[in-house]
Amino acid sequence: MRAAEQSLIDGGETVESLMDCAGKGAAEWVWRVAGGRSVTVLCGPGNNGGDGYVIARELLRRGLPVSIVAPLEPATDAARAARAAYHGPFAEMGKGGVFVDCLFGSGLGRPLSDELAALVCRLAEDHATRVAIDLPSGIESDSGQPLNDGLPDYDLTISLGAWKYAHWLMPAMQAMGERRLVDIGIGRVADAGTMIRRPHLPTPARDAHKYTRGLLAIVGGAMPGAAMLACRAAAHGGAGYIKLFADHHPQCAPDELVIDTSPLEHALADRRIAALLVGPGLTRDDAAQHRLSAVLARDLPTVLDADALVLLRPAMLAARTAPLILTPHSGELAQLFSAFGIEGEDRIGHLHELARKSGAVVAAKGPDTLVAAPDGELRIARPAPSWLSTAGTGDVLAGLIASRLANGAAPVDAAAQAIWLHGEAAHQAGPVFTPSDLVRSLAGAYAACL
Ligand SMILES: NC(=O)C1=CN([C@@H]2O[C@H](COP(=O)(O)OP(=O)(O)OC[C@H]3O[C@@H](n4cnc5c(N)ncnc54)[C@H](OP(=O)(O)O)[C@@H]3O)[C@@H](O)[C@H]2O)[C@@H](O)CC1
Ligand SMILES: Nc1ncnc2c1ncn2[C@@H]1O[C@H](COP(=O)(O)OP(=O)(O)O)[C@@H](O)[C@H]1O
Repeated sequence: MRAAEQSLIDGGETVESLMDCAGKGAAEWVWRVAGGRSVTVLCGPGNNGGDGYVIARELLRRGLPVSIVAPLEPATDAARAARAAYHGPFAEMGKGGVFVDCLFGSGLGRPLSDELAALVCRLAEDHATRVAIDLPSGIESDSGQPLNDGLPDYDLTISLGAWKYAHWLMPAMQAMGERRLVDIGIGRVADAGTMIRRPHLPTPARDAHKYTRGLLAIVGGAMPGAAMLACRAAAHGGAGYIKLFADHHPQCAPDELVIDTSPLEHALADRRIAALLVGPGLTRDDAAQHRLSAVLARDLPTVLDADALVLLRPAMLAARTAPLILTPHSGELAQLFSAFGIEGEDRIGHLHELARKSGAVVAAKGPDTLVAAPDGELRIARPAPSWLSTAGTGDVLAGLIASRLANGAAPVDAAAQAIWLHGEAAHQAGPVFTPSDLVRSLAGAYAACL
């Protein structure tokens, strides 16, 4: 972000002109939210505070009742200039319509003092609507961790120039309310993550047949229901042919599902298999370990989910060359970090390390889903409905990712496309859905991508 701002500055922009642009863009949002009510702007010492002076000046110009609370003097040239250009009222405290928090943004370096934290809380309490500029004060920009306890929630957070990781990471994002981005001319920031957007998915070619669209083999285990969910989801993910490799014919299997109960090594020898999925319903006994090893030895594009992630050890990947995707939830991710000798608190850094050490794309699931690739690429999902927090929805996602992989998508794209479809299906399913309802919504989600 700093580098991107610097390249604009090198290209003739000044910090002041960027601040002016950012502040005016943010003021437009505050103006809409205020709807004529009074606004109190809390300004800190850095450029986040500078944005606050620009916002206050712009709102004053538009005729809103505005006052500024400034517990600290401006400490940057741009913030000093912005303050000098503001000719409105200051106050010790404020009460009323909208609280605009410009105390600290991305430059926050340590926890707020007790006095500053109390001031932010008091102002938040005494206003009907709370808006954070760039980041709520007290939130660490890269990790999304609050540096103080008890900080307020906001109705709206206006990011300036580019999204910061904190805007899409828990726990920060749940305190931000709606999030909006103000463009100040910063293009793509090198080495930063990209947001997962609605993908454009292919319609089968005129001369397509089931094998050209990809044969996906899903290797089941002792608990057939989970693999069955993955199979049903995969059938809506683009692959042309879904087969279940199981020890016996499960009673709950749909008519259209082809089930191969021959010995696993024999079933896996089929040269037409485009991708494999193992994990849902695998369990963790010796038979499960054997099935996982057999799948990995086949060295085909593979998705590992659920118990396969718990059983995975680095040595099992030594001879592999084919693409691999791991889909851990937070508990499985912790086990993978431990198995791959990765320690500490830096979630994004550790995801990158896991992707590099395993050579796999890692789709780390949860309320803030991230996809890390071995080459350092990072994709960030927009929050999906929290109704997904129900047993079995991960099996649906695993089936979808494997289906996209079998259909020919690159591993990182397969994960991102499936995550988008999964979230969209959850939106379309409405509240209180079961994993089966989610599967039924997948056709509608896919249709939105054609
Ligand atoms: N760069 C650009 O071109 C543009 C940037 N923009 C805006 O700038 C923001 C980043 O600005 P920034 O780097 O000045 O950081 P900011 O968040 O205002 O705070 C830093 C100041 O606070 C201080 N400080 C830190 N923690 C503290 C604490 N706990 N308690 C007390 N003090 C503390 C720290 O002092 P120090 O740590 O040196 O003591 C320093 O004085 C960004 O979020 C966006 O809003 C936009 O205008 C677009 C153009
Ligand atoms: N609070 C939440 N908000 C949004 N999505 C969630 C939330 N909790 C879980 N999910 C999603 O639901 C799925 C759950 O997967 P997982 O934990 O593996 O479930 P299971 O193993 O029971 O199928 C993941 O795709 C995850 O991203």
